[in-house]
Amino acid sequence: MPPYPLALLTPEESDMMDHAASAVVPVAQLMENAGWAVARAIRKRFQKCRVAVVCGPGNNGGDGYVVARLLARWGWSVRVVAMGAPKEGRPAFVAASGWGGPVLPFEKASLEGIDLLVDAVFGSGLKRPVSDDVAEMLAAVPRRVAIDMPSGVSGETGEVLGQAQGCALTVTFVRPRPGHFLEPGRGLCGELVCADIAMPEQAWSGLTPKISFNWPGLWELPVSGEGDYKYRRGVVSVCGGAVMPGATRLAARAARRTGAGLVRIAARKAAEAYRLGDPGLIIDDQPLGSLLEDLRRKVWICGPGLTPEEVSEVLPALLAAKKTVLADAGALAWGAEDLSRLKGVAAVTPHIGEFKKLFGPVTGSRTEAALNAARELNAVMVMKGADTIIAAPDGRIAINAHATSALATAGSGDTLTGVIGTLMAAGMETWEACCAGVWLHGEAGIQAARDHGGWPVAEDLDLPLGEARSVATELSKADLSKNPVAALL
Ligand SMILES: NC(=O)C1=CN([C@@H]2O[C@H](COP(=O)(O)OP(=O)(O)OC[C@H]3O[C@@H](n4cnc5c(N)ncnc54)[C@H](O)[C@@H]3O)[C@@H](O)[C@H]2O)[C@H](O)CC1
Ligand SMILES: [K+]
Repeated sequence: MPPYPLALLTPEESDMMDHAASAVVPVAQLMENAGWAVARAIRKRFQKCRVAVVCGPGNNGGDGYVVARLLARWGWSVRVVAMGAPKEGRPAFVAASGWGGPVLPFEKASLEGIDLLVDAVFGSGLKRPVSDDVAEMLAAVPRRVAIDMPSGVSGETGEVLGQAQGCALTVTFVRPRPGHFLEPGRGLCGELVCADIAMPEQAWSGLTPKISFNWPGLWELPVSGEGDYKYRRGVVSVCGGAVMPGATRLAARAARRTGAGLVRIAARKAAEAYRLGDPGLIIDDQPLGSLLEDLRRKVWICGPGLTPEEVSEVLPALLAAKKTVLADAGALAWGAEDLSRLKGVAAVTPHIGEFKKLFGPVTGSRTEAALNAARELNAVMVMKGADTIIAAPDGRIAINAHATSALATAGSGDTLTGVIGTLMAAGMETWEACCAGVWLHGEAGIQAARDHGGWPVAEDLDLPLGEARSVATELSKADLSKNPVAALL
């Protein structure tokens, strides 16, 4: 079984692996394997054409020399454009020595007549912003393939350091990097391939990858059995307000479609606004205090459809009663005035705007910002976006790429809270419930987009949730040893 099939390796972790591997296999051999994988990926996708492999000074450049040698062997017209010669004694020196073809100086004239540029300038060793001359060189040929990372994209954060040019294809090795899935990096990679380079098993020892790819198998959904009854499936309570009942109802509908045994809206004085809604929903009009006594009502969603003032009337009571609270929307707005108001919630689901209001500006790594915030609040952080990050105070981080831009519609977040709340009520551990909820929401969005010409509205998103759940259950049965993240791309 390859270890950590769903790991995303930071450049630092990847370097540690190479270092550990070098006790068993020379890095030059791994480089040879990496070059083979890239050359094969190119041969599979592009017609034979004139190729320039632009090689940097480090191992990324070393991979490039191997690619040049192989493509030339297969009859392609290839030249290397070198940013500097690899130092003697380094693995890249070995690779460069194997290249007997033309090496042209690092200037734009060297790229004349080129159809395809292989970007082997910087990979995981990128340390500082890419200078203008490098960026201009890479931009000179519109069709590009990146080795490991498009030069300029941080493998750790997906940020652009200085400048970066988007590629049609990026071939990485062993496991992808977080930067392959975090924007803007994700958008710059084009098609992503993760190749097996026969990394020896020993290279994994002493390594505990920090970040995972969010996919079934990272978590498992509770299975429903014959002995199921509604209280075992779980009760989800949603706080309802008078101003925006639609958002509350969307959360409640999503909870029911995800498989909650029972969904109740604690509407207090606003009960009339909900009574004509879905008949399967139970509307409570009693004061909150009496509802909190029911021990079966453990999980509460607080925020969708509530004004900060309405939140202030209910959240302190939920926390005082030690309920498991998922806080979103209005609850985050109320918490932004004083973060301590949210202390005691189990999970929060801010988009980046709400996140900044709660925790201040985000500079640098968003995974780190999410983790620090999770620790500060002692709650699971779901930092929502095209690339949602889920961080737990104990250090677990997942990045979700299973989503669609069709989810960028009002009410989509309310649906997400209903999904997550249901999985929490079914007994899943909080971080796993959040990861699974984000994935199911993404899958439902993909299905809803398919069913509605690419433009679903929030009311369409809950419909495919049951099917999404079945898809996740099926996928989690896959043998990940044969199907690590590399094979999922
Ligand atoms: N296990 C694997 O995945 C393997 C990957 N391989 C390839 O090795 C590179 C990483 O190689 P490394 O030498 O560590 O780093 P780079 O080649 O990316 O660059 C280092 C080099 O560049 C200098 N530098 C960094 N940033 C800048 C900058 N902005 N401007 C100028 N110079 C810069 C830095 O000082 C170094 O001199 C990985 O990406 C894979 O492609 C292995 O081949 C096999 C195992
Ligand atoms: K590169």
